[in-house]
Amino acid sequence: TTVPTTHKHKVLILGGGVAGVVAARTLHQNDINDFVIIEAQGELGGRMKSHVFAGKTIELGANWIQGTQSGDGPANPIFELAKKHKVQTHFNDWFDSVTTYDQTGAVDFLDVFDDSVDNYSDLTVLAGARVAKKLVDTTARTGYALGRAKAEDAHSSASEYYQFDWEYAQTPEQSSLIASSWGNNFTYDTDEGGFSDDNQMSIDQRGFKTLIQQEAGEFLKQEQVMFNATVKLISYTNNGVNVTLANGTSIFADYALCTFSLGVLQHDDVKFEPVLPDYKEEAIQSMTMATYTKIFLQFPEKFWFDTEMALYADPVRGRYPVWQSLDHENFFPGSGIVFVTVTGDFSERVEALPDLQVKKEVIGVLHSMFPNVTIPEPTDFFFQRWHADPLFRGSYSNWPPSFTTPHLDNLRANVGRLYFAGEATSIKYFGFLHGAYFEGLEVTQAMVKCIRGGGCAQLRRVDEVKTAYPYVV
Ligand SMILES: Cc1cc2nc3c(=O)[nH]c(=O)nc-3n(C[C@H](O)[C@H](O)[C@H](O)COP(=O)(O)OP(=O)(O)OC[C@H]3O[C@@H](n4cnc5c(N)ncnc54)[C@H](O)[C@@H]3O)c2cc1C
Repeated sequence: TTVPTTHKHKVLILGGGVAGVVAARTLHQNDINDFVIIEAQGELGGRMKSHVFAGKTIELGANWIQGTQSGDGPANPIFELAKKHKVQTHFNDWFDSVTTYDQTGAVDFLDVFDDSVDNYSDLTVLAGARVAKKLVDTTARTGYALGRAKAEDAHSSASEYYQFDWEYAQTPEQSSLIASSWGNNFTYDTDEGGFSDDNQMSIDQRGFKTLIQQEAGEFLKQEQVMFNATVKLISYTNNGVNVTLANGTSIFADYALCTFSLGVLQHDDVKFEPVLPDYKEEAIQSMTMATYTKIFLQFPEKFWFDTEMALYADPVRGRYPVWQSLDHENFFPGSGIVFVTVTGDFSERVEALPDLQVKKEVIGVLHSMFPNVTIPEPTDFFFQRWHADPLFRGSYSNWPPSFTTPHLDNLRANVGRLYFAGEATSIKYFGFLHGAYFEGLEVTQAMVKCIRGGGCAQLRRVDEVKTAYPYVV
């Protein structure tokens, strides 16, 4: 059966997050203007998602520019966009502005915390040495153990969590030693080509997303974007790509770039016709979509720590561990807002609970942290369920130990005229805004070459990912 075609374009950009907007700009800069961004939400930004909470614009998704620039070294392109569009940010001190707590209240275990910083740094060195010798990947847990770094009590487990899970949104057991280390180094370590170890938190009341919306505003015409348009089916042939929307509209183009999250690709929210080739499907199902959940509370007044951060060591690792005060002179003084972050399996657990129960558990933790304070009823409470959201199905990708470099190539490879880009296809910067940026740029440049007739280069891929050296027998 043929679907009636109502629109025809040169390129469809599926998704209007960072990757989609940068892809559109790249086409525009190459004088290809017959494109349309198809976006399910009512605005651009994707996982740059702000929300008005207790009168303040807070960030449910991306919040920091991670790695900015050292001197005139390489700059994080997100940092450059933030400067260009005057996004208001403030340095967030993750390491020297921390108060520590456990079930008995405030307990100073900053010495253990400092050890965990060293342990993490040792982990990345150990990973680097393995890469240099072409040794097989392991879990980050194995890496910690080989470095004789053990987290055997609540204080050291919480400290390790802060260094590791709070970044990767999964445990060291679930994460690749090598990929997590290079992920860290390429962003933060200037010796490894990283930007800087700085991190800037957006406090802009237009929302952090203003950065990409303002950039789009410089070139994007109204007819080049469709909002509230949910893609249900992507049919691809050697001649082009046909996209069917939830409302039945069908749109055809010579090429398409799919920037939907890894979680969306893993789910059946969007169907492909024909089904994606085996090599592609294996790559999609082999990377992990992790979840990072910020649970916001507002109280009539601040009764908590004066530092920017707090770490709570529960007997259960990962149970409401990382606290951030927005009621701080650097952020939103007087706001009465504090939030706690959970990740990975604990995020999925929390998402499956009703709000009221999560609120009760969180207040219970505050009772443990502040035994001498009468905790008032919060005046506001909110968290975003990223894992359950059919437009995201998680927060950002994390590289498991069974995922290999050829898998990444296969995740990124075009299937004929259908291309893929997003944070998850970035080998160096998966999980980050700048990963989405570079992929939107580089994959689109490859597509432009193809459109210009410079030869339709197939992005690197393999038919089958074979057992990696040194497993070969
Ligand atoms: C909680 C959280 C915290 C984070 N913190 C940081 C941080 O501090 N710093 C950092 O660098 N990165 C952070 N990230 C990661 C960062 O947000 C992402 O890497 C980046 O935004 C991904 O951009 P993208 O364009 O690849 O994908 P997306 O932003 O997901 O864009 C894809 C777009 O496709 C749309 N879409 C999906 N399905 C459909 C469909 N069927 N039809 C039509 N449209 C559809 C979506 O609505 C979305 O707009 C965080 C992410 C989350 C969720």
